[in-house]
Amino acid sequence: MTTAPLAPLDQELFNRQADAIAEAGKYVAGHGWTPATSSNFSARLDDSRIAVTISGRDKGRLGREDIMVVDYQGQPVGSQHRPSAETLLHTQIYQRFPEAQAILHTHSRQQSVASRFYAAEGVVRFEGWELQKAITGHTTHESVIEVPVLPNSQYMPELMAQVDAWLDAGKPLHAYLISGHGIYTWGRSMQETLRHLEAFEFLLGCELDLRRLSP
Ligand SMILES: CSCCC(=O)C(=O)COP(=O)(O)O
Ligand SMILES: [Zn+2]
Repeated sequence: MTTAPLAPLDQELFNRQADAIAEAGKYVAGHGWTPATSSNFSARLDDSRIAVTISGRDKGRLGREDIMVVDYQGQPVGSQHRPSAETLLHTQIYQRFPEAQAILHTHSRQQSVASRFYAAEGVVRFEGWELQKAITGHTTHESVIEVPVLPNSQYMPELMAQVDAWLDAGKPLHAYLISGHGIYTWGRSMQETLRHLEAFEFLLGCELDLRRLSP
């Protein structure tokens, strides 16, 4: 079987997306959400490729040279580098959410603690918080936003199967937590993705504080 060659990469588009990834990385690392080279970020390039962070790089000090191109099977395109160990989670999100243009995965302390705390329930349920309106499609604090908590695995297809199961059950999905690990969220632009990430970080803090303060 022969595969059709990919159209030439738009280098200016890559540069723009890589710069947006690097800028977002600096911002989220500045909040302490990417300790010890953790986290990974990506942006859609076209219908056959995405830009994703190279594995193991310091996500707060990214430049264009720390970002590479992969296809939707997670295979490097024009690079000898190793893409993020979690690249397949990114390509899955782009395939399941055609509107998604950028993805941020971070490992804040709060995300990590909340993911363990809610692991048994398998979900964090947000209701009654005004900041829920920062999540696209939510216009009232009265809506309910459910963020699933997936058991961690080093085997990406196992995590992907859990995401597929949630979506195939027809449940809305804006983000998911991986237990003891971190959060994935996405948006129609890097700006929207950052807003979602900040909102979920804030909402997780509120839920944890409520639990701490409740008798
Ligand atoms: C040091 S964190 C462990 C790996 C991880 O969860 C992560 O987010 C970073 O992995 P990458 O391969 O994308 O650098
Ligand atoms: Zn991770």
